[in-house]
Amino acid sequence: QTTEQLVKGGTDTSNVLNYGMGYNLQRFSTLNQINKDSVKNLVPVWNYSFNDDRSEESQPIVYQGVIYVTSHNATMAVDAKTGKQIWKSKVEYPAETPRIVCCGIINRGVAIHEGKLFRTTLDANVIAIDAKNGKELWRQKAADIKEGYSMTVAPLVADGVVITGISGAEFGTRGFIDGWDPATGKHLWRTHSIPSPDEPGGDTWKGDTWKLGGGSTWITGSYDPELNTVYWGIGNPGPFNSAVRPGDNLYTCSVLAMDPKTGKIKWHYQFSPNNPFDYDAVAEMVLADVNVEGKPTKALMNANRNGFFYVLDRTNGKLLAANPYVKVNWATGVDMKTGKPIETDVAKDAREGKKVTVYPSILGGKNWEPMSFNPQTGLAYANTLNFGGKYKAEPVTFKQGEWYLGMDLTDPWEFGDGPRGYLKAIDPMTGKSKWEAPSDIPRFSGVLSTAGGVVFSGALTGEFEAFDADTGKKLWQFQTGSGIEGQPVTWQQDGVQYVAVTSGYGGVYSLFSGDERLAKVPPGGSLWVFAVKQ
Ligand SMILES: O=C(O)c1cc(C(=O)O)c2c(n1)C(=O)C(=O)c1cc(C(=O)O)[nH]c1-2
Repeated sequence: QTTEQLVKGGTDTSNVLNYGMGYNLQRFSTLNQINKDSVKNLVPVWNYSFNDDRSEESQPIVYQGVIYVTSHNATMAVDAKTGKQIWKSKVEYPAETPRIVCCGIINRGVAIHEGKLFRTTLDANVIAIDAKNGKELWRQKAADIKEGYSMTVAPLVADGVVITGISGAEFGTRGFIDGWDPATGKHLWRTHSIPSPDEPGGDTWKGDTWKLGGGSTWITGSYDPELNTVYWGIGNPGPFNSAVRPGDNLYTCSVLAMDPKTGKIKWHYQFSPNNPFDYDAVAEMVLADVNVEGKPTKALMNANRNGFFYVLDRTNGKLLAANPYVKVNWATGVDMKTGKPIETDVAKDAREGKKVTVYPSILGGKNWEPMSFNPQTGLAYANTLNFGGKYKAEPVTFKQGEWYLGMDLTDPWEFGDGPRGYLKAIDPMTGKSKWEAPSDIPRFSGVLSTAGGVVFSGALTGEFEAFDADTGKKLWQFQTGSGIEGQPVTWQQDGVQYVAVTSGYGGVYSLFSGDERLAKVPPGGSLWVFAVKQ
C-alpha cells in the first residue's frame, strides 16, 4: 500500500503519515497501551538533538520505523527505535529572511509520498527530498521574500497533489494556496485567497486594496477523500486597520472547500468579515461524523481564533453550530441564518479608530496549536488562551518588505490575574467545557488524544504532560529541558506504543507577550520519544 492509501484507510497505527494524524486532522489514536493506569510509568526512550535554538513546532512523521522531523534549517531522519540519526540535510535561506517572518523562525514538518518528503522553507521554496538519503530532488520558488512572503506550513498530499500555503499577511502580501506535482515539482495550480476584481468575491474589496489584502494560508488543510475535498483555512486581512479596506474582504478569515486536483473553490464560509483583530481562520479544520439533532452529519469543526467554536456541514458549508469557547466581547453570537457574527460596539468602535479592549486578543481564543478530537468521548481537546487585548487602529502606509499593520502595538495585552490559558475538553455543539486544566502561562503545544483515555500536551516551561480525558486530572509529566511548542504524535512498533514530541522554546507568545516568567526557560531543540517502562 502507498502512504496515501494508508492515510486514506485511517486505521494504520504503525505510522504517522501526515500533519494531523489522518486526513481528518483528528490527532486521535486507537492505541491504548499507554492508558490512564500505565501512563504513570511512561519514561523517555531516547532524545535526539537538533543542534538548534529556535522554536520547534514540527510534527514528526513516522514511516516504517523512521521518524522524519524538521527545524527551520534542517530536515532529519532518525531511527524510531534507537534515536540514531540516519541523515540530516541542511536547509539554507538568505540571512535577511527573518526580517519578513512575523511570529517565529520555524517549520511545521514534512509530508511523505512515494519515497519522497516535501517541505517548505522560510524563504518560500517548496522542496522534495529523497526519504532514503536526504538528497534534494526538486525545488520550486513559491514566492519572493522581497515582497514579504515566507513559509512555515507543512504540505498536504491529497489526490496525488502536493498542496502548500503561504505566510506574510503582516507584510502587505496577497495570499494563495498552490498545487504541485510530487514527481516533478511542476506547478499545477494556484488559488488566491484574495480574489482579483474580476473574480467572484472581488467586489468585497475597494480599489487596489485586494493587492495587499493578506489572507495567509499558513496551517495545513484537512481532506475528505470520499468528497474529494480539501478544507483550508485563510488568515487575517491586511492591514489590521480595517478602515483602509472597507468590505467583507473575502476570503480572509474563511474556510475554503477545494478540489485538490484543480484548486477550484467548491464553497466558502467566512467566520469574521472585515476583521480588524488579526483573527486568522487558519487553525485546523477537523473532520468528523457527528450526530446533529439525531442525524449523522459530515461535519467540519474549527476552534476559531475569533473565540467561537464552529461546526459546519462539510458537504455544503452550512452552519450547524457556533458558540463561544472562551470570553468573547466583539460579538454576542453568530446569526444561524446568515452565518455572520452579531457584532458589538467593540468591533464597531475599533473600526472607527477608537481604543477598545477586545476579547479574545489578537492572538485569539486559540492560536495555531492544533486541537485533538476524540470520537469516543465526542470532545475536542484544545489549548485555549484566557486573555484580552488593547486595540487601537492607526494610519499605515505600505512599504514593500516591511510590517503593514496599522495597529498601535505599544501595550497590546489585557492580562487578568488568573491563568492565561486552559486546556479545555470542549463539546463541539455547545462550545461548553466538560473540564478545564489551567496553566498560568498558556500552552502553545498541539494536543493528542488516544483510546487509552489520555490527552497529551506540552507547556512553554518544558513539561510534557498527560491528562485524564474524562476529568482533566494531570496524570503524568516530564521536564524536556526547553519549552514545548511541538505537536505530540503516537504510533506502535513491534508491540510497543511510543509517543513523540519536539521540545524547543519560542513561538509567538514568547516573542510578544513580555511574560517575564519565561526568561529562565533554556532554548534548545530536540525530539523526545517515550514508552511505558516494560
Ligand atoms: O499571517 C501570517 O502570515 C502568519 C503566519 C504565521 C506563521 O507562519 O507562523 C503566524 C501568524 N500569522 C500569526 O498571526 C500568529 O499568531 C502566529 C503564531 C505563530 C507561531 O508559530 O507561534 N505563527 C504565527
